Amino acid sequence: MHPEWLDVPCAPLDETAEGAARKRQSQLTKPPGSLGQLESIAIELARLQGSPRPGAEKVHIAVFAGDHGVAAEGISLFPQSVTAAMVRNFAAGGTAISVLARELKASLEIINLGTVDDPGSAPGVLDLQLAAGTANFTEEPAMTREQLFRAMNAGRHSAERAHLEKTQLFIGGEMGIGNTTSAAAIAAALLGRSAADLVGPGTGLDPKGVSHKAEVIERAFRLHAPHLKDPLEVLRRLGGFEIAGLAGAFIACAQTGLPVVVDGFIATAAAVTAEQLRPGTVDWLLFSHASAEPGHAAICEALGATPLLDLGMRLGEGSGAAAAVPLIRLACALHNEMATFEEAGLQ
Ligand SMILES: Cc1cc2ncn([C@H]3O[C@H](COP(=O)(O)O)[C@@H](O)[C@H]3O)c2cc1C
Ligand SMILES: O=C(O)c1cccnc1
Repeated sequence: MHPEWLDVPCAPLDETAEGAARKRQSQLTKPPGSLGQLESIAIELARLQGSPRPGAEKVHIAVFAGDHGVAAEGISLFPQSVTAAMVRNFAAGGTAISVLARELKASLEIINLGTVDDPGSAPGVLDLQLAAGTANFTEEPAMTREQLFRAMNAGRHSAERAHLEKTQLFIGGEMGIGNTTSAAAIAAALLGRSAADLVGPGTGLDPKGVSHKAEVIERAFRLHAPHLKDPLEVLRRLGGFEIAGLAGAFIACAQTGLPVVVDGFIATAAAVTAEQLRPGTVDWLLFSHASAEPGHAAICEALGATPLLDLGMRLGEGSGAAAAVPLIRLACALHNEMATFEEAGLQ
């Protein structure tokens, strides 16, 4: 049994718009290929937006928050109470993603799916509080099926609202102390890797802390082993509410035809989940940056994803994806506004 909306196919890719954009790039007053990836970004967006003149002015950022019961295993440097405190900080406009959203003139929505302290609703915060965080997945499944479906639906609805508002790019961010452990566990289970391959310091664990994190995940794998063939069960047993929200949002973006810029380690783990639940989703995803979290490279490779930037970032919240938006906007401006050889009389 799985939610019926997962069966909706991804929107078609517009190869006519892609062809027209590729042709236009060859006519602009520059040696062919000289703008490198700035050319391919514009062509890719033309294919996704179904327009030979793509744009990235209207950006929506949805940040999903949730706490993790696995934090009880001592896998983060920070206490769980930081998640709710950060939700208040998002609402007050003081987080990194708040600043980036303002700079980009992007809309920012915070969706709190369940934290140990409930910060309640505030302007700009959608308070869904499915539970006071997930259960400790070394002892039991992180979520019930109902919680999983509600978290995924929250993501789906966010993407659908953004689509109706004619958003050109969707960014999904996350906040949840302990979520690099959940993300590494999900990605390892879905990609058939060992926990040790994908774990890293997260907020700043030392090497001993990182080995402990891998042991915690391996212990969870032993408990859940018979159920890890099904991606929905992987997400339910090892996931976080915010990772389920991201996966639901990415799938709905692909289904409605809204391009996504995927952030770092946690968002990329959600992207692997989304792709396994609704194959074809990955065609709708651009990857913003190489996270400093060491396991990110292997997950990107498995998805065939080449991140645009490498700035040593390891924050989350959607911050890396937001940092890539100015570059994407420049790619579109060059594509749309440069003169052709014919227009410039340069035959
Ligand atoms: C103040 C603060 C702000 C953050 N914003 C994002 N994260 C990031 O760090 C957390 C994951 O790391 P770990 O698995 O080690 O707990 C997530 O909340 C992620 O979004 C933050 C972490 C902190 C402490
Ligand atoms: O790349 C990320 O998304 C990330 C890495 C470490 C901690 N939080 C987020």
